[in-house]
Amino acid sequence: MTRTLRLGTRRSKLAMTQSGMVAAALTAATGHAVELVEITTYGDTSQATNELLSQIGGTGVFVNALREALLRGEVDFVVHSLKDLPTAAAEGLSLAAVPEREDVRDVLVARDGRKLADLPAGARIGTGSNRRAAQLRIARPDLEVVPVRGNVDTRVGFVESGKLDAVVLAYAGLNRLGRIAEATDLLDPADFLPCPGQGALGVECRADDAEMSGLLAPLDHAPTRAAVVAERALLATLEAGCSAPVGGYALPRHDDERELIVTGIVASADPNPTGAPASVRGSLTGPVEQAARLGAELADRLLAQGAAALMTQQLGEAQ
Ligand SMILES: NCc1[nH]cc(CCC(=O)O)c1CC(=O)O
Repeated sequence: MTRTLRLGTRRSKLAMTQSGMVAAALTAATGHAVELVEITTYGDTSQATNELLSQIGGTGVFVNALREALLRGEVDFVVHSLKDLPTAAAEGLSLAAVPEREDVRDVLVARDGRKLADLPAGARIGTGSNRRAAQLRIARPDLEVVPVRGNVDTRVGFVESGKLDAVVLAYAGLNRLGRIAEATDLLDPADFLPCPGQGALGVECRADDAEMSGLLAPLDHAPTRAAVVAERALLATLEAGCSAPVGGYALPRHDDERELIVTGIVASADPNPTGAPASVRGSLTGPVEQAARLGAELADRLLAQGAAALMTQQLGEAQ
């Protein structure tokens, strides 16, 4: 008898799609049936759609309800968007698999098929992310960045209704919802750095559930895990949370996959900079098996270039 595995998931369309993808992969790899168990989180039930995510405690709210259900034994495993997962280790839980990553890029969905470079001056561009807002202001200080909140469909809806001229979203989310054809510009990750972990999923189970860890192991994709380990080490060493204006991504060198290239940016989160916000960025290459050290070392370099002062300024602005 093969055991039916219970996968705890948020009810949102994106979470259900991501959970469904992992469930199908797990059934294909192991032959076990997977049952989806819906778990409601405060973030899902909050009616104040214009309340900024940062004001309700960041993305941790989405993660905690899933983790609590897992620790209580109500479900056997959960799937997170890795970029929403705090970098601190979770007591009693294990990141059992990091499946192969989707495209890491951010994309623009704009009226009239516009690209970022050809939006007219003063165009209203929506994002709820400090990282995206800072990089938009660096690329186009003449645009008006408008804070927005809501799921992918809601945010694309602001462009369809004419409320905004454009929004910035993750390629991964838009693609998983079957709407990637609506993207009008794919932002080069070398100029516009994605969020650490963007496009990747993290599959967690209880640390003492050896059977579940073993079943999830074949879903792990080593190059993706190495990249996100580096990106998350960057974030952790900067002591930056999910709402900090920090971008980072790592990828294997295309001519030598034993080497990882890690790139990071830290910007000031001044909500009303005159012109582009101040920022520091850097890049580091090293052996893939030292992913965590590379991310941490890049963070130290950025701190030495003034990242700490930028982030203090950010905290000062947020209080
Ligand atoms: N911020 C919320 C969120 N968390 C994960 C995704 C999409 C999937 C991913 O980036 O891995 C999104 C939507 C977005 O940022 O546009």
